[in-house]
Order: sequence, then C-alpha cells, then structure tokens
Amino acid sequence: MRKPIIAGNWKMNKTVSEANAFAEAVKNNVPSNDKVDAVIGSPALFLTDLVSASKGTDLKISAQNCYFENSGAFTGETSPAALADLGVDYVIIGHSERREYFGETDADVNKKAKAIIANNMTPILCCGESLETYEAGQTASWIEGQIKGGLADLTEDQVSNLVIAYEPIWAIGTGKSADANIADEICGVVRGTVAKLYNDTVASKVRIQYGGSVKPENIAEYMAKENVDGALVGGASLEADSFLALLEAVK
Ligand SMILES: O=C(CO)COP(=O)(O)O
Repeated sequence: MRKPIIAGNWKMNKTVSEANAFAEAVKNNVPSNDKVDAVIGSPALFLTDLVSASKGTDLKISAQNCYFENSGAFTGETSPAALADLGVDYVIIGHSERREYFGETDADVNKKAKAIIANNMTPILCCGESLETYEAGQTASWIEGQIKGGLADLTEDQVSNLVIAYEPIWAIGTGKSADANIADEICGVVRGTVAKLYNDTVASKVRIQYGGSVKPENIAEYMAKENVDGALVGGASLEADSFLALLEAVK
C-alpha cells in the first residue's frame, strides 16, 4: 500500500513573515504522517525557518530546486548537501517552469536526482506535456522520454523510494484541471514506464502525484484513482486553511 503524499509548491510566493505565519497555523494541525505525508515546497529563503518551525511535527519541508554538486564555484546555486544538513526532506526537480524558463533538461534532472538521493533526501521528479503534445496525442511517448531520461542509472531501491509528479502543463495554474481519468491514465503511463525500465515491484512502490489545478474540492476525485498516490499543488497550497483541507480530504 502506497502512502499518500500531498505536497504544496509555493513557487515564488510569500515573504518570510507570511511563510512563518503559515507554518504556525499548519504545523500542529496536519494529519499524522502514518496516514499521509504532508509537505510544503518553499522558496530557499524560508527553508531554515520552516524546518525549525516544523521540527517534531508531521509537516515536512521541500526545496523547489537544487544544484547537482555539493559545493564549489557555482554562484547563486543551492547545495543539496546544505539542504540535507538543514533538515530538508524533499527537493522538487524538473518542474515545467524550471524546464521552460531556466532550461532544465532531463540530463540535469537526472544529475540532481542522484545528488539529492546521495544526500538522503527524496526527489519529487516532475514530468508533463504541453497542450500541443497533448493535442497531438503524443503524451505517452513524451512522458516515457522524460521518465527514462530523469531516472537514468538509478537503482531499483532508489526508484522505489522516489516521488514522481505528473503535471500536464496545460493544467497548471489555469483552473483547467485534467479529468481524473486522464490523470489516472497518464500516471499509469509513468508507472508502466518504471515497470519497463525496472520491474513490477519497483513500479508498485514508486509514488506518483497528479498536479495541475488541484483544490480541496477536486482532490478526492484524483485520490480515488488507482495510479494517483498524491498531489503536487500550487495555488491551493498557499493558504493554511486550503492546505489543511487538501490533507483532510485524503487522510
Ligand atoms: O505547478 C503546480 C504544482 O507544482 C500546479 O500549480 P496549480 O495547482 O496552481 O495549478
């Protein structure tokens, strides 16, 4: 049985005081993490405060990106070793916004995944197709390519513990969420790709999230689907009440 994982992705939102107010409102109200993993993906600036506020609670903290080297002359980058040392548990990689605006490739995603795992954190590896690819009926082959590239050289154990997020680009921030059956089908493509690259046991363990206009009102539809183990949520994770409502709907 795969444990559900609901992760907020705040993207580039909030100030330090807003992040701290959110943590105060949420940290003692998240459901127990033997039922659901509750994660907030925060800008790097607030991670120190959020990790310290969430210590001893069931709220876990994620970064939204990191570099694939632990240290060195890489001005402006964030070290995975430093994130791990801080107490960060997850790192989102390969988000479509990073691919589109910052040129992140499958090869980068793969190097980052290895660095994150080497530092005992869990990657949340994002994949997803554009509207053009979707309308051309090429979603499955596109997703297979991203998964193959992102997972290159990872071991069975490493992939078993991974989180993969399927986020159709046309559903992100548009209010136009994918139909739950489509989300299930493409999360199934992700799982099938893992089965092809590894085996059915690994595929049955890897957790797969759907992301794209998930809200408290529609999350249960996705979570009811066989291949959907959680959600990666942007807009609806920004307010404490809404984030808690997402968690309540799945616990
Ligand atoms: O990109 C997303 C999460 O990573 C989805 O964002 P929205 O939930 O705002 O559509």
